[in-house]
Amino acid sequence: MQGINGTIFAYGVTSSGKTHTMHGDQRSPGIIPLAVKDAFGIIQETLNREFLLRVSYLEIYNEVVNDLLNPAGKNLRIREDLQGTFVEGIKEEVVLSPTHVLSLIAAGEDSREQPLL
Ligand SMILES: Nc1ncnc2c1ncn2[C@@H]1O[C@H](COP(=O)(O)OP(=O)(O)OP(=O)(O)O)[C@@H](O)[C@H]1O
Repeated sequence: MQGINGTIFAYGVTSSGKTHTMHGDQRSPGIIPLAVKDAFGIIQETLNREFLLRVSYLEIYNEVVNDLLNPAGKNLRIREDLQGTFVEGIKEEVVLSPTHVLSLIAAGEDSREQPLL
């Protein structure tokens, strides 16, 4: 089985528009819904292969890596092996539909650190 890792990073100071860019609004979708739609669209058009999709969702806040899909996943370590770079112990949820991905991400949003303004 071949694996492909796709990672989207949003980087910037507080209120610079990371969340807006990733999620979009009523008028225009952001990077996450567009990427999810594309990925499932390609899968549907590819009849001769099977796909397994897993989603992780994390934040790096004040240099600390937190798993947004698992409240117990705090201060995780970034490591490297022959396959590449990975976050040790991060939850990877198998997803079956675009709605499934977007509901996971929405739940993860609620776990984010709230910046002190
Ligand atoms: N391109 C844009 N068009 C319209 N409104 C925007 C745009 N980018 C950001 N905003 C608005 O600016 C505010 C701050 O943006 P956002 O919450 O995306 O920042 P952030 O970088 O995620 O902040 P934080 O680091 O605090 O989470 C929000 O009210 C958002 O709706």
